[in-house]
Amino acid sequence: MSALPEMSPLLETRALSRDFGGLRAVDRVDFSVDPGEIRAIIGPNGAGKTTFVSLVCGRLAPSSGTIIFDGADITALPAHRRVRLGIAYTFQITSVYAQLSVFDNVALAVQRTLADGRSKDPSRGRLRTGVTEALERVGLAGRASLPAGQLAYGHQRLLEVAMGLALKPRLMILDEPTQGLGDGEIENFVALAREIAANATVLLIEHNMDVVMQLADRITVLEAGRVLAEGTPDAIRANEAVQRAYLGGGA
Ligand SMILES: Nc1ncnc2c1ncn2[C@@H]1O[C@H](COP(=O)(O)OP(=O)(O)OP(=O)(O)O)[C@@H](O)[C@H]1O
Repeated sequence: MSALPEMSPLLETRALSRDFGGLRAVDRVDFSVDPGEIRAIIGPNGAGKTTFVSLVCGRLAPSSGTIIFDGADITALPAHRRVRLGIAYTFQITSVYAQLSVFDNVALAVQRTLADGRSKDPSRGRLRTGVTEALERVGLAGRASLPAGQLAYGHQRLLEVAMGLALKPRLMILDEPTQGLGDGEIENFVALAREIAANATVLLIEHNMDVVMQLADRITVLEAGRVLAEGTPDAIRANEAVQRAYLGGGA
């Protein structure tokens, strides 16, 4: 009898926890994402979403538990080593250099891939192409020469997405990417996220439920640091505990 090989998860966490003083922000979370999936992480304010993805990308160290990426234990790896393994993240504007141009911000990210040996051709042309490609994908190519600090808030979020894309990640973590975007821009973002998912696995923290329901293959609901529920958008919509805790019963 021949069995299909089981897909191994790209990312797994086991009993992952993080305390801030007496507060347990992430509480023994077991989590698993398959390659190519778009996984949304939702939950009320303070549920631990940002803390959880910060543990995954290495911005924060866990208090206990394990993080496995592509079969390897990365729990003790510093963030820059995780970037090299293909984990990219965008966080609420923290990584944008306001004085540098939009182009140069993305160039810094592209240079990281050129410098770490993942590219065999670290030429200027290659740099320019990488930057332009990433900016075109997020719709900011026309603003390449502006200082990043002059971009509207929502566009700075898209710039962060471009910086993440320039790293050619295997796992792209997007933390509230649509915050500050107008309706048309949100539509563009949904298309962009699908495009990103063609080559990468996506972890999406998002408060806009329309965006979540449109994009997510599966949804993980966090509440008070714990996984309250997990499932397809339809299953999550129908889940009573989720409705009580988060969707206000009316979704
Ligand atoms: N650096 C920190 N020091 C102390 N407490 C923190 C820190 N970061 C987060 N917390 C606390 O941990 C809990 C989880 O916060 P977190 O930001 O992860 O939630 P979240 O689900 O991302 O919320 P939001 O939707 O509002 O962004 C909150 O109670 C928060 O106040």
